[in-house]
Amino acid sequence: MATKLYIDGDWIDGDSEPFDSYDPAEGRVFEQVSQASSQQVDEAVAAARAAFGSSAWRDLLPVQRAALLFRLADLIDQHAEELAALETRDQGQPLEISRTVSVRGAAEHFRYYAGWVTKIEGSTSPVSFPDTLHYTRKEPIGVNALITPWNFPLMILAWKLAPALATGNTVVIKPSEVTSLSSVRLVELAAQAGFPAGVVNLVTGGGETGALLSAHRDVDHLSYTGSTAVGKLITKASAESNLKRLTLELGGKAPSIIAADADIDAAVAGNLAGGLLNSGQVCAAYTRFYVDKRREQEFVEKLARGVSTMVLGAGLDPSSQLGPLVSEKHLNHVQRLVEVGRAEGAELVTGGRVADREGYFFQPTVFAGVQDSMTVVHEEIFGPVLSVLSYDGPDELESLIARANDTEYGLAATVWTKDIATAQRLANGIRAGAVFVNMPPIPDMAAPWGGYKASGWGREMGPQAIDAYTETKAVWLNYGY
Ligand SMILES: NC(=O)C1=CN([C@@H]2O[C@H](COP(=O)(O)OP(=O)(O)OC[C@H]3O[C@@H](n4cnc5c(N)ncnc54)[C@H](OP(=O)(O)O)[C@@H]3O)[C@@H](O)[C@H]2O)C=CC1
Ligand SMILES: CCCCCC/C=C/C(=O)O
Repeated sequence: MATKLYIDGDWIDGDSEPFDSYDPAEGRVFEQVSQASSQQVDEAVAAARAAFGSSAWRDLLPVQRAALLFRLADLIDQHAEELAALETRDQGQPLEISRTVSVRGAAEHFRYYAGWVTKIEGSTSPVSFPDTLHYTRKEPIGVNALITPWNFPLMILAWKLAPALATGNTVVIKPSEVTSLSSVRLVELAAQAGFPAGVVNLVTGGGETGALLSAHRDVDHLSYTGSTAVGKLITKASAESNLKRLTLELGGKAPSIIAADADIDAAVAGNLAGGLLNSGQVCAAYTRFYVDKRREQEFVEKLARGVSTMVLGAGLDPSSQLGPLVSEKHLNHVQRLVEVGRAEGAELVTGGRVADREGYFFQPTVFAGVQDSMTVVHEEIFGPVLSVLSYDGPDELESLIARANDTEYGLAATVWTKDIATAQRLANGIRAGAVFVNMPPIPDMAAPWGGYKASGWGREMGPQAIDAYTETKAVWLNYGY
C-alpha cells in the first residue's frame, strides 16, 4: 500500500498513479508513494490558505505556537531511531549521519525556532513628521510551498518548516520523489503534535507536482533546495504567475585552498569529511582543491590514502563510512562526469568507477593534475569526486582568489592555513555565502546558510530565516489627528 497525502488534516490516497521508492543500497523498490493529482495540489494550497486565515492558527498566542514546535521536537527525539533508519534506507546515508546530522539536526531546528516565536520583534523609526508614531510589524507571508531535495530530506525540511511555522505561516510540503518517506513521517508527527488542520499539508509526487506549486497563483512564497536548473524554472514560473517570493538554495562547487603552512594531516581529514560526507551529495561539499605547489605531492598522496581506506557499504551496516548514491540516475550522472574528467586529461589517482556490488555505489575518486578549464572544476558532480589543482605560493593570493571565484556558484569555500592574514584575505575575497577556515562545512541552525551568484537567493537558518518567512509592515500613526 502506498503512503498517503496529507491535506487539510486528512490522510488521503493520491489520485494519480503511485510511484516506487528505492533502497539505493540494494537498488530495489521498498515502498510505494502516493502521487498527488493537479486537483489535489490545488486542494492542499486551498487548505493552507483557509488555515492561514483561521482563528485556530492565527489567534494562537506566541507561547502556544512555540509549544507546538517544542512538542514536535520532542516527538522527533522520541522517534529518533525509527526516523534515522528510515532516512538511511530511503536516502542511503550511513546511520550515524542520519542520527546525528539529519534527525538530531531536525529536532534542534524545531527547538531553535520555537525559541524565536516569542522574540519576533518590530522596530520604531524616527520619521520626520510631527505627532507621528512609526513602527514595523513582522507578519507571516501566508501560504508557503516547501520543495525539498533528496540529499538531506528530513533535515532540510526542518530548515524550512521550523521557521515557516514559527512565524505563523501555513505550508504545502513537496519532497523530492526520490526520498519522500521521512517527510511523510515528519508530517505524521506534526499532526500528532497538534498543529491545526490545514497548517501543514503534504503532496508527494514527481513529474509535475513541483511545477504546479511554482506556477500556483495562491502560493505566496516558495522555498526550494535543489539544482540551479530547476531554480531557474521556478523563478520563471514565479514571474509568469503571481511573482511569489522565492528562497532558493541551489548548486555549489566549493573551492578548498590549502596553504603551504597548513597542517596537511588535519587538512586531509577535514577535506575528506567536507568532500565525502553523504558520498559528496552535499551542496557545500569541498570539490576542487587548490594546494600550494610545495605541499601538493604530500597532500595528494595522503588524500588518496585516506580515500582508498574508506569503507563502502549500506548505510545500515555500522562499519560503512560511505553509502550509495541516491539513485541509478544520479550514479550515471557521476559516472559520466568522471569519464569526462579522464577524457579531458585529469590524472586518476584512485577510484573512478561504479563499485562492483549491488546498489548505486561509486568508488571515492581523486583526480590530480587538474586544470582550471576542465569540466570537473566547473560542473556540480554531487558525488565522491575530489579534484586537486595547485598554485604557486603566497605571491599568488590575488590570482588564487580569482581562480576560486571562477565559477557560476558561490555557496561555500574553505581555507586551510595557520596564518590569520592569509585566512582573512581569502575569506574576504572569496564570493561565497560561507567560508570555513580549517573546518568542514558544518551548518548550524544559528548561522545563515545560502549562496552568492547562481547558488541561490536569500538565506536559510539563523535569524535570517525569520526574515525569509515574514513580511515587514510599516504602520504610521498620526496621533495629532
Ligand atoms: N542544493 C542541493 O542541496 C541539491 C542539489 N542537487 C543537484 O541537482 C542535480 C539534479 O538533481 P535532480 O534529482 O534532478 O533534482 P533537482 O534538484 O533538479 O530537483 C528535482 C525537484 O525539483 C522539482 N521540480 C522540477 N521542475 C520544477 C519546476 N518547474 N518548479 C518547481 N519544482 C520543480 C521536482 O518535482 P516535480 O518533478 O514534482 O516537479 C523535484 O522535487 C544533482 O545532480 C545535484 O547536482 C540535487 C539535490 C540537492
Ligand atoms: C556536516 C553536515 C553537513 C550537512 C550539509 C547540509 C547540506 C545541505 C545542502 O546540500 O543543501
